Amino acid sequence: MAKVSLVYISLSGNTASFIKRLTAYLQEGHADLEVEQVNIKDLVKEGQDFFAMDNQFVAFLPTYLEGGNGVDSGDVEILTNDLAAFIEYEENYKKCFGIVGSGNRNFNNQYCLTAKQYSQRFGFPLLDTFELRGLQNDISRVGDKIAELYRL
Ligand SMILES: Cc1cc2nc3c(=O)[nH]c(=O)nc-3n(C[C@H](O)[C@H](O)[C@H](O)COP(=O)(O)O)c2cc1C
Repeated sequence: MAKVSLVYISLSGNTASFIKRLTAYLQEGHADLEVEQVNIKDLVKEGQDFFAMDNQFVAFLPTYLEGGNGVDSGDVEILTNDLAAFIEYEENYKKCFGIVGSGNRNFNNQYCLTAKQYSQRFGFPLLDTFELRGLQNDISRVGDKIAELYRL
């Protein structure tokens, strides 16, 4: 049975909502598809150890930056660093197809910046971006890309 793995972090619930709707979208087209969801915030909150992924995965990362303007001044990632730690753990980045960034366009040049930075840092592609909870067309566009990556 095919298995898709989605690794994400969500602080205020927008990314979690996207993952839930994306899972439903993927399973609509593939009834017996297993979708593994790894919620990094829960792992950390529950004091669970990080682990090596045994399946290839797609990562989802909202942007939380403090300071900077995304162009010529510094920017500091806050709150989401545990996702990077999980991606680094046991070289999990080698199993990552790529990252989907999210954010809020009010942040202009910093829109989805951290996902772009992870893509450069870990050497996997930025697969897509969406704003806040994402619209239905974001779900279907990202879902179709994932279906293609896993050859569903
Ligand atoms: C303190 C703070 C800083 C943020 N910084 C950025 C930013 O630099 N760029 C951006 O695109 N979105 C930024 N956002 C917006 C969040 O990325 C956006 O609300 C996202 O949907 C949150 O996802 P979550 O609900 O899954 O945690 C920021 C939000 C907060 C609260």
